[in-house]
Amino acid sequence: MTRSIISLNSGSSSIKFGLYHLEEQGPVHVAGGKLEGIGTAPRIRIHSDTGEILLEKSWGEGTKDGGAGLTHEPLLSELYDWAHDHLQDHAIVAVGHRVVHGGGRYWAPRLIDEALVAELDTFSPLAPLHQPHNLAAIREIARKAPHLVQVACFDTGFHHAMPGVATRLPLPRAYAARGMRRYGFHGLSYEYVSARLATLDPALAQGRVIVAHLGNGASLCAMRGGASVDTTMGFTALDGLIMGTRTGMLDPGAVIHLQLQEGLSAHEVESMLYRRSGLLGLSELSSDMRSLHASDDPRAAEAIESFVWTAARQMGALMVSLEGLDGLVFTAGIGENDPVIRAAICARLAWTGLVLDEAANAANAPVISSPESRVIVRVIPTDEERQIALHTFSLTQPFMDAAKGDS
Ligand SMILES: Nc1ncnc2c1ncn2[C@@H]1O[C@H](COP(=O)(O)OP(=O)(O)O)[C@@H](O)[C@H]1O
Ligand SMILES: CC(=O)OP(=O)(O)O
Ligand SMILES: [Mg+2]
Repeated sequence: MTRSIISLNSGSSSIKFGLYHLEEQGPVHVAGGKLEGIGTAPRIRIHSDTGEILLEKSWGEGTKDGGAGLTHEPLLSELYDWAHDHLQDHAIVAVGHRVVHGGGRYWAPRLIDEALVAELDTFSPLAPLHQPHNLAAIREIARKAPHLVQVACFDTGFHHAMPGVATRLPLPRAYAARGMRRYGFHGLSYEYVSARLATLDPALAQGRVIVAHLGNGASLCAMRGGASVDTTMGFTALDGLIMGTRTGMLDPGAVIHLQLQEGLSAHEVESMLYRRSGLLGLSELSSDMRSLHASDDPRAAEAIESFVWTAARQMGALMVSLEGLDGLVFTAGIGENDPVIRAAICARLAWTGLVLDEAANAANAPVISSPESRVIVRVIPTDEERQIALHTFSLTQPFMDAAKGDS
């Protein structure tokens, strides 16, 4: 019997997932998809490795709330049941999870037990859009299938070895001992892209590279020799670039002003900075880049202008951390699919000698810089689910070998 694992990447309103068979050489992708619209109008789409649609379903049609009342747990439960039925004689042996915050203690992937979940829950205030949902998924799988091995893969892990200077927050020193430092996120995505770059262009991977993960959440990672030396997210995933609903870097004086002068409570400020700012706050229309492109409202244009300006400006900062730039890699929803945003960012970097190949950019080609460009620009689709599967595979392999010996 072939063994299988599930990778889960749970976000605030979506769960991305992958199903893998475990072969001798590692995990082989067999199906994947996305459960979206949790809290509004949930829908799921699962496709096989060959692109065949295996399941397409939406919930709540004909109900009063249109499925808005369905939380992560019942939806995940249905997803698990579907995977269980679909795999038939392929036993699910493990579930790997993206856990956004590992705090100061956890960076390497780890087997999950109740004590770990309880400890990881203490980091929930540091990642309110993600951590509670990551842990809810772990608890739901433990409830449904207590025999399964579960593995936590930390989004902070890839940045663990950043130089000390990139981790310090200029607060009174005592707070560092209480865990207040820069951690960085999107680590599973960066780890995957770093490995892909090493395969696609080993010489460039050895050099000074900025990877731009531009999705709903967005950040940059400065890599030297494939390792993270600086990143734009910090103590929380609120820092850095302008995002779908998050501010990114913000004058801390604005936070104080909102509380002391505007009379907002700390919780109201938290909710505003995480959920009602960024592209959504600036445009007052949408957090989704595709919708902003489709709009002729000047506020949409301004939100896009700010997104581009902020991203290019922070690339400038990471070039200082890298002492130059050999390559720029775009990834995630916007990075992989949006030639307009890539071109606008690259135009602001023309002074570096970066020259874009317009046709290659328009086609989302793997290399989008011209041959004469001093900076090589690439598009590399990320795959956080696969990175989770790889970690889950290596952590659970010893159990499976032992089980094989028993049978
Ligand atoms: N084909 C596309 N063209 C332009 N933008 C896109 C495209 N596909 C996705 N996006 C944008 O990518 C963002 C979502 O990115 P994604 O990486 O899926 O986010 P997350 O994983 O954080 O939910 C949205 O702003 C969306 O508009
Ligand atoms: C850490 C983070 O911001 O993740 P996402 O892009 O999935 O929201
Ligand atoms: Mg994401």
